[in-house]
Amino acid sequence: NNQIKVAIVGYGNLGRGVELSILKNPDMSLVAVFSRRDPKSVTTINTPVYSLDNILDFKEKIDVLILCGGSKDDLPIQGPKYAEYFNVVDSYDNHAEIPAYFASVDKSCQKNKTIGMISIGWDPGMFSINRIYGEALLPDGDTYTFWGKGLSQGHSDAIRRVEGVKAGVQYTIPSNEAIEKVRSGIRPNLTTKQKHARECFIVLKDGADAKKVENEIKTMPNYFEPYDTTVNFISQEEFDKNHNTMPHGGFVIRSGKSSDNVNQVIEYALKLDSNPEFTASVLVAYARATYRMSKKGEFGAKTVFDVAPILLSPKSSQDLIKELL
Ligand SMILES: NC(=O)C1=CN([C@@H]2O[C@H](COP(=O)(O)OP(=O)(O)OC[C@H]3O[C@@H](n4cnc5c(N)ncnc54)[C@H](OP(=O)(O)O)[C@@H]3O)[C@@H](O)[C@H]2O)C=CC1
Ligand SMILES: N[C@@H](C[C@H]1CC(C(=O)O)=NO1)C(=O)O
Repeated sequence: NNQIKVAIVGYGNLGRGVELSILKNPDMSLVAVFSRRDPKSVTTINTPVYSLDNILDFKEKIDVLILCGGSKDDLPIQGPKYAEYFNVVDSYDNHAEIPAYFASVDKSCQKNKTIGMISIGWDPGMFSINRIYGEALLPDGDTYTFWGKGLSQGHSDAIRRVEGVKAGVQYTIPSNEAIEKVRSGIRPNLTTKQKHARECFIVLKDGADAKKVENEIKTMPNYFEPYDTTVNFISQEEFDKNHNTMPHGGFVIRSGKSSDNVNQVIEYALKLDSNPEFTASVLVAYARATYRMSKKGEFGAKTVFDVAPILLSPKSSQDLIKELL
């Protein structure tokens, strides 16, 4: 059949979300999950699991590889490594390091003319698209991004990598005062700290040093250092009871003037029951675009900015022109 053959690297929240999302996209099939763990210890919904060590045996069976590892420690290695042999799509979100990551993936893509579709999701991803729209449409303006209150997967992954952490989640809390100022149209200058605070809930491994863990989190460059962060240590029971869902959301606002005293405001908003399942839905739509761009002979590292919207849709261009214009 002519379905797009997709595989997943890394089976966590995002990997499971991709498995669910592909069920909603009949033009795609999920052929495999690859994990660094023993495949027998990884329980998927309904997809065979193989050791990541054997992934090159599947080279001819995969059109697009969706990398679902953590941005802090996994993707910096897996992105460049697998982009050499496969078209890859990932959700890399360590914003300050995106230019360096883009360059490292692009270097691999040049070797075998593959596509490395990086930083796909909602931020970076859909919010990035809306920031560029806002700036292009209203050059005389200011752009504001707010997240939450909700669970950041990138920040939660980052705290789980800290030595001594057994389980952890991070909630991002926007300042309502800052949001009100933006919505009023006064275009305020807001520092990072004035827009969001971060709150962590951690279960420590036996014998771990709480003070050391708290300090490593609060001083973590890019992720926590620029923010006011609180760290709460709780029991596994409390963690399992109170921190087992991953809602999130947020919005991008462009507030500007098209001429003197003519104010225009653009807003793009998300309300997510499941951050990973939504992010996975974006990854899967961009896997379709990646496949099509690859078939047209395109290669190299790409971002959401390089993808024409029509490439995301499973519908024919004739249907889209009839329906959407
Ligand atoms: N751009 C965007 O808008 C967004 C980006 N993201 C990114 O997605 C990344 C992944 O998030 P998320 O899926 O929540 O991360 P997880 O912590 O759930 O998974 C990360 C990796 O850890 C391994 N893993 C998962 N579960 C276990 C386990 N029980 N025991 C041991 N290892 C495990 C898996 O690799 P393996 O199977 O090889 O062991 C997995 O790929 C985040 O770091 C973030 O950067 C997330 C949301 C939005
Ligand atoms: N990449 C984020 C997606 C959004 C959420 C976020 C934050 O709460 O800081 N920043 O960007 C995630 O991992 O959830």
